[in-house]
Amino acid sequence: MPAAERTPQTLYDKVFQAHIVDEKLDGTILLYIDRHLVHEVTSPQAFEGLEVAGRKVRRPDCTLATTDHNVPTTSRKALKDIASFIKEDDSRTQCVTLEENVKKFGITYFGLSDKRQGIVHVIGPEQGFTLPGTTVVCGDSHTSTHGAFGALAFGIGTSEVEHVLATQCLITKRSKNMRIQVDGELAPGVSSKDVVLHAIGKIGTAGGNGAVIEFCGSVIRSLSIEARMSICNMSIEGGARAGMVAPDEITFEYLKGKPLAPKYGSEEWDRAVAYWKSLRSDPDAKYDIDVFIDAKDIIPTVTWGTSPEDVVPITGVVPDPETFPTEAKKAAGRRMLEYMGLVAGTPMEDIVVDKAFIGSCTNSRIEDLRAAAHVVKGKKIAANIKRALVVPGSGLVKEQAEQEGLDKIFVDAGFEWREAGCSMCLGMNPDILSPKERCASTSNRNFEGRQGAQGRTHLMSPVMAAAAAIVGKLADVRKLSQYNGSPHIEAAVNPEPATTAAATTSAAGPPSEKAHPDERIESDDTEKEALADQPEDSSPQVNTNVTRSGGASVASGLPKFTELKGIAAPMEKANIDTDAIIPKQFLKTIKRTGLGTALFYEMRFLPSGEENPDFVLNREPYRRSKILVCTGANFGCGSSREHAPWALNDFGIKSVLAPSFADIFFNNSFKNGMLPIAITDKADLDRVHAEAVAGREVEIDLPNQVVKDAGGNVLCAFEVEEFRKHCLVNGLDDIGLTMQMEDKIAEFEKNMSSETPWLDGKGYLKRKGLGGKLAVKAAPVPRTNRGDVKSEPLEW
Ligand SMILES: CC(C)[C@H](C(=O)O)[C@@H](O)C(=O)O
Ligand code: SF4
Repeated sequence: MPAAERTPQTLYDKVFQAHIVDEKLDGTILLYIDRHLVHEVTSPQAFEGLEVAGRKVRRPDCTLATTDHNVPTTSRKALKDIASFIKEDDSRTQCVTLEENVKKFGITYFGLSDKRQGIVHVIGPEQGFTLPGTTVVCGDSHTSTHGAFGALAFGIGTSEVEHVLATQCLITKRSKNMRIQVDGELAPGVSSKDVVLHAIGKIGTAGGNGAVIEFCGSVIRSLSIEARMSICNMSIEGGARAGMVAPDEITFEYLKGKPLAPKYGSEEWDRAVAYWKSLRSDPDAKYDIDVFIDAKDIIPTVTWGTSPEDVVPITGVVPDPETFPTEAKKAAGRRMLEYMGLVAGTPMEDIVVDKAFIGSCTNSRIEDLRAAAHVVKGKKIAANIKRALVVPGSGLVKEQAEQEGLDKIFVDAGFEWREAGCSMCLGMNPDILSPKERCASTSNRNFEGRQGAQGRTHLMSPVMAAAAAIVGKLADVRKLSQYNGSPHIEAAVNPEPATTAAATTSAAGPPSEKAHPDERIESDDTEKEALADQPEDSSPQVNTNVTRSGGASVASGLPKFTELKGIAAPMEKANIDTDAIIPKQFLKTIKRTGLGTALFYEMRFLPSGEENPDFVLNREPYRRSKILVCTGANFGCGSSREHAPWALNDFGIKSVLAPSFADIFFNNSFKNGMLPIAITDKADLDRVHAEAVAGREVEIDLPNQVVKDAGGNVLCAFEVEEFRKHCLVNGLDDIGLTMQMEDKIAEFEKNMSSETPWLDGKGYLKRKGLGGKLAVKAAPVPRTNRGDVKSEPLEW
């Protein structure tokens, strides 16, 4: 088609289009996935599913695993192996299970003994695994982080993890295009975290539902890649599936010398950059939603409530719920103030904090630590601060920070300097808040109980968390004496400019070890030697015929869903997040079953462990509910944990009706043979809600797409996508369906290898053809890759 006739495309359209393996008439798309990150929490059930079905991992060379959520962040000096290092039983089981799975399935893995270990969303970019124009997925909602490179990166549930492991594809639909343009110049003390908190405050936590957000404008262009990652990271808190920034010179500069990026200076690098440069929205591309933000309106921002949209400038006061527009919002606001232990009208700067946490996939990269250290330097944390933690995002970030002396600055000020992991962001490891403790946190979620049961979280930027630790209260970093930094600008607080290059190349060891970044990529021989002690074919002991022959797989497996009749439980809350549906302590299971007792745990049970008699599911007849009718929007927001639908299902609830759903929860439900129904018409939903309140049965008739009352009268009709309905009604397992598309997938891969050869695994992920069969020689654990780097191998 001549260029003039081509429909203008957005960045998202371009990346999405380039990955379509197959498209059905109803718009259902089989999308190819270039990069799959795996961690211990959302993968055990996926690997189990593969094993049971006799399937193997299609592209181990495009899959990278690490352990991050459960790991202790205490010193690893005495580490022998993960099994003896992790004291908590369930956490240990989950981590050990991942280690067994990576061995069984031949996946490259950065374990605790490897300094490349860290939070998935830190290590992917750091290794050059994340590249512009790629599709990146992980069983984790903050996969959106990787969109900072111009990748289409989004979180998926465990069933989808299994789908990608088996087929390297996902079944999906096109998202809406949303643009957030931030123009102007950020004032000193204002960072990328403030930009994204401000944006979420403006659009709300459901503002991006069904959309992919492109962040653009002069502010975004001026930001470093790390700052862009912080912004894309929190797209999910704005309800979007993904956030993206068009790749530019800043992106290419960051990628130079990264172990898994095309080799800088090579023909492949030039080819890749030429392609990456085409990844920008056409000037006349159309967006479904457009948002403009003027940088001068952004000042250091903090949250006051229990949803990331509850933001105020640090100069503001705790809002008064009585001024909120609707009764539901007023009620939610009152509950939040009570939970947070706050009084309306209190100046934010008067709020005393107990703990400070600098870490998480939002803000644990080297620039974050540099910016926070700049604030802390030469000062001491306030006497009322019980603990202040700095948790680097990866072993390499930690190493880099230590080379720059940042650890000493923090420790001298009274901070704890920890090992890499998710840590107090969600407290699946021992780093948690005690009940009612208040934390200044650089993480991304302030949900009830997020950092510990009854803990109180205020989200903010690294410099603001550092300032809070020093002052002992929420504080305006701009008021601290000596503070003159502009932490959002990459090198501004960097003690010596040359360390930017060191940071870029730190994946291979300390600066003294590497003369030129490119040298490290010529590591094939060393790597071969390092791999020599690995078995020739580390693929799992499964019946490979099932997966490779195409069509041999079984496309059925879920219980069929046609009609569902039963008690419907009423709920009236908006933004019910998956942390509330099932808190983190129950994510440590390696099974899909038995989670019903944990459903809505914090609401259902009192701190004493007794049932809360006021909670709907503890009352008759709702103990027997099969349906949930929620009048508040954005049900299932937040984390991608498929444990949320598993818990509902196990309790007996097979269908949730709400005005709208968060995308990942919506998908996850279908994958478990459940039916989430979005009812946008208020009067329709109110009719169903009234039946629920009356304790009468409701019937969902999927074939006819209607909801009826107990007498068979139609209460409302509903929409459901054709393909999803087909799968539910027939109980189809979509992995089996996708495997029947083997020829198309293989054809797509052939083209990909010739058009974008840099996407085939390289370095320690290298893909090798052995007798026409895929075999990846990847060394799982445990090879000590820490400590004395001179005598120990840096690459497998
Ligand atoms: C454990 C994982 C499913 C979860 C997520 O998807 O976000 C976690 O990373 C979180 O931040 O809550
Ligand atoms: S949000 Fe927190 S728990 Fe989730 S991946 Fe990021 S650091 Fe880990």
